[in-house]
Amino acid sequence: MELPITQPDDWHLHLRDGDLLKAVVPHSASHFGRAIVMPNLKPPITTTDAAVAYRESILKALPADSKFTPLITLYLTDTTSRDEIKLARKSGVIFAVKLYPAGATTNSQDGVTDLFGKCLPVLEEMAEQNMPLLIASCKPEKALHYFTMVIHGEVTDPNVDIFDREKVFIDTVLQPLIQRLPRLKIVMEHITTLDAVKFVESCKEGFVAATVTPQHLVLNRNAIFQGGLQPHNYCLPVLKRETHRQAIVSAVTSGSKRFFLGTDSAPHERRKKECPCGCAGVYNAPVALSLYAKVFEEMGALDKLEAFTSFNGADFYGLPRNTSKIKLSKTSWQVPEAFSFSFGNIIPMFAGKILEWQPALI
Ligand SMILES: NC(=O)N[C@@H](CC(=O)O)C(=O)O
Ligand SMILES: [Zn+2]
Ligand SMILES: [Zn+2]
Repeated sequence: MELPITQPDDWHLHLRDGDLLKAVVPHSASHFGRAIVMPNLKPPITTTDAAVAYRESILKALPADSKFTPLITLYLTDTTSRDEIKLARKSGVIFAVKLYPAGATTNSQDGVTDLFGKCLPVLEEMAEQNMPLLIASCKPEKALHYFTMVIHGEVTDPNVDIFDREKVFIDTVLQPLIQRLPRLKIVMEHITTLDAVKFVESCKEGFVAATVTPQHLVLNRNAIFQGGLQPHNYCLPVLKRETHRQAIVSAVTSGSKRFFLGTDSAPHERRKKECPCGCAGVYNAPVALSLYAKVFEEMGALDKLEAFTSFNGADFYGLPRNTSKIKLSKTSWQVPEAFSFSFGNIIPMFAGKILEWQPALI
């Protein structure tokens, strides 16, 4: 069986920098047209100048004939200024601002400590940037791309149970935020719970949406402990219980436009995953499309796959849909046990396992 689909985009991706960037970018570029690239580098991408330079280094690291387009994001801090947001918008290469609550995940230590106390003027600036009226030279329906706030939605209070951090974030940060700034376009990244599904569905369509990763669709929290500790299944937000997995599967296969593909592919060297204090992040770029196809097939919803992988995200961000196509063939293939590079190994999600769907460019 072969399923041709419009070329997908990855609306949440970690490409890192240096040798790691060169190692992983071909895996995403081989199937995806564009990707929203996360700014949680060391140091993080907090200025427009750094973002422009980062985009250049991604373009340099691409395979020679690649048409892959990185869409860069700016890392929000307590001290990001309104002027920086204006500069970012003007640059034409920055598509979103990323909120990491300080301490929530990998390289988030420079993130926001007090969103309402420290960042409101900047958020207001972003909401204003999305008003078609401000873009005087073009008609509202032709407004430039929207400026979106993309959010790692977990509270960091150590007293909140790690499995409840997403829900508490929705109640204490997101709900008040959308009440205060209803025009701000928000993507709740890598959602993991029924609570997040309900929240996104309750918001005004076109203003709040969510990305969903392959691991949160195919694994529940048992996968972290099955037969011993499984560091390659550890990511943040942490995998949740089965009922939550089922809720996000239903959401993405329902045909709703509010949910779209964001792999959160997050490579870490093997030695940083298999050690006494391992990093959070699943390297899923090589298997993501196979796994999304599996989920939609199992739900009898292959007819809705293309909107999830290739339409909903572009529509939400106000970008044109891709015109090129790829095909997904139902052919078994084995995921490599590891990818080896001069600096070390990266272990992909489902290493060594047999998968059913294989993507290829047409
Ligand atoms: N998802 C993860 O577990 N890790 C991501 C950060 C993130 O997206 O939260 C990373 O950068 O490694
Ligand atoms: Zn995150
Ligand atoms: Zn991420």
